[in-house]
Amino acid sequence: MATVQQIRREHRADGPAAVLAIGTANPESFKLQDDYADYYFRVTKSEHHADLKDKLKRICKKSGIEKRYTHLDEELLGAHPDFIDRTLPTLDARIEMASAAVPALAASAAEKAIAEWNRPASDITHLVFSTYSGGKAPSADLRLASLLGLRPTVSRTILSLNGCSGGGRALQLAKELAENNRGARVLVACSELTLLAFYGPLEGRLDTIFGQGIFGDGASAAIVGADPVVVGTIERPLFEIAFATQTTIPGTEDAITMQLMKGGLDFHVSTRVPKLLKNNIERCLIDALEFLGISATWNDLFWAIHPGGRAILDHVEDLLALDGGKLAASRRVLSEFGNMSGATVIFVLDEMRRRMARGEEVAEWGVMMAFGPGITIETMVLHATCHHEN
Ligand SMILES: CCCCCCCCCCCCCCCCCC(=O)SCCNC(=O)CCNC(=O)[C@H](O)C(C)(C)COP(=O)(O)OP(=O)(O)OC[C@H]1O[C@@H](n2cnc3c(N)ncnc32)[C@H](O)[C@@H]1OP(=O)(O)O
Repeated sequence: MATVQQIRREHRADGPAAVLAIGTANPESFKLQDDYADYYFRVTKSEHHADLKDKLKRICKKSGIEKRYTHLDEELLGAHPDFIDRTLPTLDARIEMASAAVPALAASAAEKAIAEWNRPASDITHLVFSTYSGGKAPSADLRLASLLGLRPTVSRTILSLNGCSGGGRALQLAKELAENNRGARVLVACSELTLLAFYGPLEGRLDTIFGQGIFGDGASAAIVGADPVVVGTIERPLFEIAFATQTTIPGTEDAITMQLMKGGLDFHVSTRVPKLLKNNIERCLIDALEFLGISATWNDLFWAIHPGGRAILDHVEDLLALDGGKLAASRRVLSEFGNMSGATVIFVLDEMRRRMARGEEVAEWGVMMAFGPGITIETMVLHATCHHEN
């Protein structure tokens, strides 16, 4: 009879988890950043707040963003005029809207990932879903499983209100699941819609103006698994996940907060966030590379940093003395989509693999980082499989 140790070894994967496919999706409606302040103050009937409009214009100008997508377009907003007033009890209606739209957008992203993966959706064994745009059970993960036709035994986990670190956390969980369950194929899905937190401006609530300047809607999906099926090149790994860790910066619980209120999602992002990250990420990076025994300068690596805001990317670039262009994938995603919270970092991986395919980025090893409430820093060391010896 086999021992418990033998059974355990038998049921664990041999190799490291890898990202096997990626898909992304956005709502149809988008707004150009140059026009956004005019749009926002018009649809929220707030033109009288001229000072706040000027502030939003300043933020938009400095955001590094050109375009953002939104599910809550003018037509939908016209059908829900009460959303504009954050003091009204609109949470029920927002959650109702999100409970359909969040999994639907996730499904669009996941379908693309599954098509690229080359295997049927029914081969997915686990689902990790991250969103801040929910408030219902059964939640968006179950709806997504049903939209995709996943098997009834698929093992689901939902991560809520992880904010911008949600994508990093979901990928890290996927790595653990894939490496500890031989043959597991984990679908990671992140779907974030700002409709929960869209309301008109209020004097003294500058978070709202800031949020209106940088956040946008999007969904991303990745399939993660170990020991890829290479016969007939069915599965083509993109990035092996060599190391993953989470760090919380002590004493920063109040720096990024989110809370469901009767009028929607209330949030706060301190102006100190870029500086706090700058002061704390290098330790995470050194620890990660030391653990793997990789000796490299920061410029020897490729970088997939969550573009939480232009200032965050500037601070990281400055701290690590990165060559211009090292954060190009993050800057492009920020420019094209804005900060889509937890979904963003998989968009950056998607952009990075495209750059690699075009020969624009040649580093073998790289780092993915995402930041969220806590303040939480998710760090992953990735190995680009285009550098495999065979
Ligand atoms: C298309 C549809 C879109 C719909 C949108 C709907 C919105 C809904 C929002 C959804 C909420 C989702 C919640 C998710 C929360 C979790 C987020 C995270 O986890 S982690 C998120 C991590 N992301 C970050 O931490 C963002 C990092 N920050 C940045 O990237 C930059 O600071 C910047 C781009 C915002 C401004 O560029 P920079 O070079 O700094 O330029 P300056 O120094 O000249 O400042 C210009 C003005 O901006 C002001 N201001 C600045 N910050 C804040 C703030 N936090 N707070 C308030 N105000 C702020 C500053 O005071 C100044 O005002 P003024 O003196 O002109 O009057």
